[in-house]
Amino acid sequence: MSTSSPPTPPSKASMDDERRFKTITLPCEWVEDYRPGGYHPVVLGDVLNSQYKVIRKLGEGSYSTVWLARDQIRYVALKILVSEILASTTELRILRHISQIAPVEGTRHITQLLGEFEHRGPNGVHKCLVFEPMGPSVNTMVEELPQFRPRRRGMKVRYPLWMAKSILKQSLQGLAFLHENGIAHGDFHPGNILFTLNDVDSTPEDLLRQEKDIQARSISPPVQRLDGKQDEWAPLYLCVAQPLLPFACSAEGFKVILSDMGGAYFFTDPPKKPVTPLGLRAPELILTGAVNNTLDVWSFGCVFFELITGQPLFCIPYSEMEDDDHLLSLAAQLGALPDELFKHWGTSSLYFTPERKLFNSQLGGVAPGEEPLIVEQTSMEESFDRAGPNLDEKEAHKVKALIRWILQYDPAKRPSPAEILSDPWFCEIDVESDSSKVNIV
Ligand SMILES: Nc1ncnc2c1ncn2[C@@H]1O[C@H](COP(=O)(O)OP(=O)(O)OP(=O)(O)O)[C@@H](O)[C@H]1O
Repeated sequence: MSTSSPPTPPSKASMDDERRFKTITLPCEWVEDYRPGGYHPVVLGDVLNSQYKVIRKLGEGSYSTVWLARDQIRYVALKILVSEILASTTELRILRHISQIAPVEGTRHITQLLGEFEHRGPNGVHKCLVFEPMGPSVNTMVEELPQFRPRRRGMKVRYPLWMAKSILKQSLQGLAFLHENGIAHGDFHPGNILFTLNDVDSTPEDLLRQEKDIQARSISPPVQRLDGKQDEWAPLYLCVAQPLLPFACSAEGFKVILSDMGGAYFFTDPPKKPVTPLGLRAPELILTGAVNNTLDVWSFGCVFFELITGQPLFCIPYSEMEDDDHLLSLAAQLGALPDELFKHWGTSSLYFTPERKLFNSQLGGVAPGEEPLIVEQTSMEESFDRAGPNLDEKEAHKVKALIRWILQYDPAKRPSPAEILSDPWFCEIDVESDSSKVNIV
């Protein structure tokens, strides 16, 4: 091994040809992002703020790693932000604001900040946010439901209707609370809706502690530099996230909360480019970049479809043509775009005649010598029925009408979260946060 100190890595994301480390194939954060400005290198057993002993990795995101930690009294989730993110970040301002307006823990289906501190490490000073520990996300939990184990071929992995409806209502309550207080979530999707836990504070640490077991793939093999030198910025190993699945409650009366305020903003101060996932972007955002407080409502409409059918409404892979792909799909599922929006679609002539008749669905246009591609145009209602969701015709009709009402091209006509909540379909189910009785219709 070379003994001279390695140079400090650049404080920007590494390009492929500037890699420092041997590849790690486990599903973890990108090891190259352990650099000045990036993640803090945590090792299981570390104590942060002289108080929190880290015992398990719960998750990771583009801007943070999230850990289960224990102090003298209870377990907490520590979200350790990359050091590039400053204390003045909007996420923190919004979380502090929410703590002031809704100081009672866990009442509003919104993640609640319990504390915050700074931690200095080799990659800089990291803001650390303290939250109540939660279970898996709505995306993950569905895979773990007992009815899908063992998994048989052809099984439709989706929530039973009563669960989907409850998740939708609770997350809508979260959105309604934010919107009533002038805050947009900005990144509403099933991965940011988390199940709460049954009481974990009485669970012994041994049952929660992550094993350092390379064979069992709970941690990676040692992180190794390509040049053989000792690295000062990365941890000794990466941990695979282990959400607290066995402790999460998915039985009647379960509760979910909206987490990750990393994309949230005050209505009065919208970002230039919100972080909304591709398939959940409203048409005006794609075409004009307009940011308004109904973007969450649009995303909610898409998630509504997805949770009831088990299929995304707009499945848009990342590509150079992703916007065209999305807009073609929008026009097929929800009908022709209004002129006001259509005129902003610079490449529309690759697909539409001057009379706005669709003649080709081949992304990027018809290649020389090729025929245009004509594909069947499936409406949202047809896609819904084809997915065969578990609800009778009358209720299916109601749900499709609700989704139509939400997914309106004109942002001014979209209902607010509170208006959606007052629809009888949502009123007929009781999901009061602290009530143990839940009437599932
Ligand atoms: N309180 C919590 N309890 C348990 N797990 C959590 C908690 N908060 C976050 N997580 C887990 O950590 C992951 C990353 O958290 P989060 O989405 O807040 O981070 P981020 O860096 O802002 O991510 P993104 O890339 O989505 O912007 C989540 O997907 C979730 O699985």
